[in-house]
Amino acid sequence: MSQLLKKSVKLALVQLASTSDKAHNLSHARTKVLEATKQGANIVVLPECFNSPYGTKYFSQYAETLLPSPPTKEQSPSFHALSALAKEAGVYLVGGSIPERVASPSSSGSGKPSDETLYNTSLTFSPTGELLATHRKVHLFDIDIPGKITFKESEVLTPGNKITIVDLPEYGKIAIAICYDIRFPELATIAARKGAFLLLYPGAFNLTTGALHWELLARGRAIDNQVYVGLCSPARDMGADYNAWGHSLVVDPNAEVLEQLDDKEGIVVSELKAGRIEEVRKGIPVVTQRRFDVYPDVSKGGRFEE
Ligand SMILES: NC(=O)CCC(=O)C(=O)O
Repeated sequence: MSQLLKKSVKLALVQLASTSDKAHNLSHARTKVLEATKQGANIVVLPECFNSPYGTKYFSQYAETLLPSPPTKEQSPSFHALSALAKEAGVYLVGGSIPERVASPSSSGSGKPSDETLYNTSLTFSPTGELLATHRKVHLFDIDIPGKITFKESEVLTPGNKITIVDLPEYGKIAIAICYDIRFPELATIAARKGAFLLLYPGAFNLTTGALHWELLARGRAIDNQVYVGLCSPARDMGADYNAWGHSLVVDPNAEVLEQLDDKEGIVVSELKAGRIEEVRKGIPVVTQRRFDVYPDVSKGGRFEE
């Protein structure tokens, strides 16, 4: 059988220090992506909400219109900056996420925020700057841990409704999801069974759940599926409303952490090795030991759009 990862590839996660100034964030992201490229990266990932503060009160203010695609520069400066950057750097660029606005047909110019639908959306570009995929966060981050953290993305955001798999012709397939999506193993399992060699999650965990769950979930999704996993966070800013956990990391198909940052701005570059997935799967062959006569194959049922 052919290898899921056709040839070894360098993955970079850019743990960006973002501010409330979108133009600054975009130009800072450019500097850091070019730095990652100098270190040999072929695939570069930015964090969730990389060019705005993260919080329900900010989504509408920072939202951009992506459809119909391609948007104009006025509709989406981030789309154009990411596309140009992917081309300049000559890399596959997973553009973290940005808040996306879709105006309701009924809004016809009233400009009221209630007339819009907002998504948390990730755009992926090819090394020639072409848009390859759009992922809208499927599972919204709604949690309530008394005395610690209450967050309700669903107050303002609408969830996406598809699993996103992108084919990178030289390397193979990758899956892209966003942050809280990692807590739902079915999504990862379906992507892996559809042939993804790498699960990527731009994310922004918090200081309550980060320490206990961030690395555990990354390693869990890796060992469940025996694939590579990358989680890319913003750098922590204790002056911001939301304090991101940081600790961007790359995990191999045997659940070993290859590299992990601390909470500060930085770049992780890890080599993902062709043949490693098959080596791990040969040693612990759960892929061929599954009992679909006892439980269903989640990748064969339900709705799936590639
Ligand atoms: N931005 C998010 O989805 C945060 C998810 C998170 O912190 C968690 O614990 O889950």
